[in-house]
Order: sequence, then C-alpha cells, then structure tokens
Amino acid sequence: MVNIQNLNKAFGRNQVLDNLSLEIDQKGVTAILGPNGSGKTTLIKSILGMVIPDKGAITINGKDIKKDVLYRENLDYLPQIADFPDNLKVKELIKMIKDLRNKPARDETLIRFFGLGPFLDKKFNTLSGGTRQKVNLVLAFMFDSPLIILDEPSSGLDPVSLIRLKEWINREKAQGKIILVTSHIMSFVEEIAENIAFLLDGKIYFNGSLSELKIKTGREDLEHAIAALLLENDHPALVYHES
Ligand SMILES: Nc1ncnc2c1ncn2[C@@H]1O[C@H](COP(=O)(O)OP(=O)(O)OP(=O)(O)O)[C@@H](O)[C@H]1O
Repeated sequence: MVNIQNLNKAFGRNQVLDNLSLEIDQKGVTAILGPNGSGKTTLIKSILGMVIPDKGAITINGKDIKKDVLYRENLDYLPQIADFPDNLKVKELIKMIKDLRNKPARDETLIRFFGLGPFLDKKFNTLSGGTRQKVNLVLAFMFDSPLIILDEPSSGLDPVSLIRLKEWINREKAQGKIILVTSHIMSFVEEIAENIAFLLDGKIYFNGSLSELKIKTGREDLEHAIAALLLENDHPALVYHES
C-alpha cells in the first residue's frame, strides 16, 4: 500500500505538487493521469526517492521511505526516458541490471514474450524507439516485484507489442500486484486500469474507480470523462486561442 500525505514540491517558483495526498491500497492498476506538466512524473519520482519533496511523507506498506531505503528492493520502475551507458549491447545491459540487483530474474521469459531474441547482440543505442521500449519493459518486469511503476509504458509500441504489454500487465494483476501507470493514451488506460487518480494544479482532483469517474462526469468513455473534468474546472489545458 502506498500512502502519500501532504506532499509539496516546487522547482524554483513552480509549485508542482501542492499539499498532495493520495492513498493507493487497491491491488491492480491505478492510472495517474493529468495534463502535460501536471506533476505525474514528479509524483512518481518522489515515490521512487529520485525527487526529494519539500514537505510531506510517503509510506509504503506502513514504512516511511525516508527511513527505509531498502523499500526499493521490492519496487520496479519503467522510466519515461531511460538513460543507459552508451554502446552496451542489450544482453550486456540486462546482465548489468541483474548483477546490480542480485535477485532471481525472469529475463529469458520476458525476452521471448516481447520477441527480443534477435536484438540481444545489438547495441541498445542503435535500436528503434519501440524496440528500446521493449527492452525497458523487460528490465521493469524481470524482478517480479509487488509494486511496479510504469511511466508511459505504451510509448512507441506497435499494435502487436501493445497487445503483449496489456497481456503481461494482466498477468501481473492476476498475481495481486500494485501497478501505477501514467499514460496519455486513454484507450490503453481504459483497458488496463481499475482506478484513476487525476492530477490538476498540483493536487489530486479525482481519485476513484474508472466507473465512478464515468458516472461522476456522465461520460461513457475515459477520454471524454477527462475532458469533462478539465471543462468543469475551466482549465487552461482546454483553452485554445487563435492568433
Ligand atoms: N528537475 C526539474 N527542474 C525544474 N523543473 C522541473 C523538473 N522536473 C519537472 N519540472 C517541472 O515540473 C512540472 C511537472 O513536470 P512533470 O514531468 O512532473 O509533469 P508530467 O505531468 O509528468 O508531464 P507530461 O505529461 O508532459 O509527461 C513541469 O512544469 C516541469 O517543467
């Protein structure tokens, strides 16, 4: 269970997270949604300890993450933009991460699942964007952690790979894991997520099930439900000026 209490984070004068509180105790997928720049990645990185909040507390399974750095042993993360050493082959990269974590890994199963066999001897930085994303997915899923955080996991994937990703996420859900996902692809979110946390202006504007969100906004699909939330709030993300 992830509990976030009164989190504040500013970059200079830009107050990105403004006393944000959120409790994620449901197993399955919670999608963290919000307009560009609303702070989704900042929130995720705060959970990961990669961004240090100005104020507030985060606990995972009741333990304050500031006091227990080992919590990251049981957490896996897919970054929006992965930055790996240049010139490493895919198999060397996977081995490096396995050596660093020193835990049993399901890399072979995942390599087969995402069809990465032919790319193992290629250098990571020479791969196409979608193939790189599949390597990132292998790295994110291979340690079988109970908490998985995926920042834009569908980015760059072709339709077949996207179906595979949804299949894999469903497998993880069936094992009772907590999965946090950000995505701007609402059809993807609608297929995988049970819960929606919607960020606006540094706060959680909506937190509940997908069906509650649709009922609240009177919309049948997530895309229109989100647009209705922004409209309700007269949010600048929906204002278009012709110049
Ligand atoms: N390291 C940083 N230094 C300064 N400003 C930052 C930094 N990281 C994020 N920001 C700012 O914080 C705000 C929120 O950024 P963040 O990446 O968390 O948004 P997001 O909701 O994930 O956006 P997107 O949907 O575009 O990925 C933005 O205005 C961004 O410019």
